[in-house]
Amino acid sequence: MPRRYPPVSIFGVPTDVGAGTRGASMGPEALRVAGLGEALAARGVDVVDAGDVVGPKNPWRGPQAGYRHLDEVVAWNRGVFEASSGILGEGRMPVMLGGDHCLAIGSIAAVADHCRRAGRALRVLWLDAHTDFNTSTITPSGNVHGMPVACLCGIGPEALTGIGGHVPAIVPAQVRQLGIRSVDQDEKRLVKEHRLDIYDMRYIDEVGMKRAMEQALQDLAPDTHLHVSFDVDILDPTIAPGTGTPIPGGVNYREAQLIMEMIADTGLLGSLDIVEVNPALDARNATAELAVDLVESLFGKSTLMRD
Ligand SMILES: NC(=[NH2+])NCCC[C@H](N)C(=O)O
Ligand SMILES: [Mn+2]
Ligand SMILES: [Mn+2]
Repeated sequence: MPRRYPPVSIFGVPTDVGAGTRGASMGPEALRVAGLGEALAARGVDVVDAGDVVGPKNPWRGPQAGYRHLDEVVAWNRGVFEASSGILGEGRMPVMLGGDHCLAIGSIAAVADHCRRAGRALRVLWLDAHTDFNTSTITPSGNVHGMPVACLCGIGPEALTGIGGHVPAIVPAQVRQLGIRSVDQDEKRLVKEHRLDIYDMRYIDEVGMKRAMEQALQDLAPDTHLHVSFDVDILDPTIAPGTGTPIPGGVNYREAQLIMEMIADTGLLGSLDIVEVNPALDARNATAELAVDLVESLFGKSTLMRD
């Protein structure tokens, strides 16, 4: 049976202040041009485009005290928190079009706040080549898009860890990370120390995507809110070249479809980030188009005869 989805509000966050390469600021428009809204509507989803969050321009400075553009990152995340909270308050599903991955601090803080008030469990599925668990003292780059998971878990500057009012916004036990293949030296130590549940590419190679996903989706309650944070650099760069920190050896097309199909099967998708699409590096919008294709599967489009 085709599944009914809650109404969706997509919103854009056109900035790259958290990244070390310019261009993710054009991601929202690329995803719109690739037909994200139309694709969801065609699946029978009630979808509106809430427009873009507004924030400061990218000053394009080097890192200061371990962070690049911290003030701007905070300003954009406040806007994201407000936008996501507003959409959740209307009973709709926020779908954030990034922008770089630092913006997941605001979106996930909003979802965590919403779940706390509603007394609902939250599970965060972090689809990424990177663990994004750096801090100002261990970061090799100062780029805040390498730090959002740590910030959400209460490790980071107060202006970011406190964005949703509750510190920490989430705990590592609520997070599952999938597709990981690039973790910085000191970051490895930190993710181990905090016991992050990581399904890296080696594990996926060994046990297969089906088993890895079954484990990542284990122990969901019937009313768990599932947040998917989809960094397109989880995908292999040969199929998704339009991203600022590409890492070889990513998930292939069918594995990516299976991830989305298995999430769809849970019926628990509650919110979504689509981040790190960089049109300046893309090949005729192929990465945005692939992201739209995958989001269709996330909303129940099946390549098999299962409808
Ligand atoms: N969301 C991302 N693409 N993150 C990339 C982070 C890369 C690297 N670990 C850093 O901290 O600079
Ligand atoms: Mn990321
Ligand atoms: Mn990444």
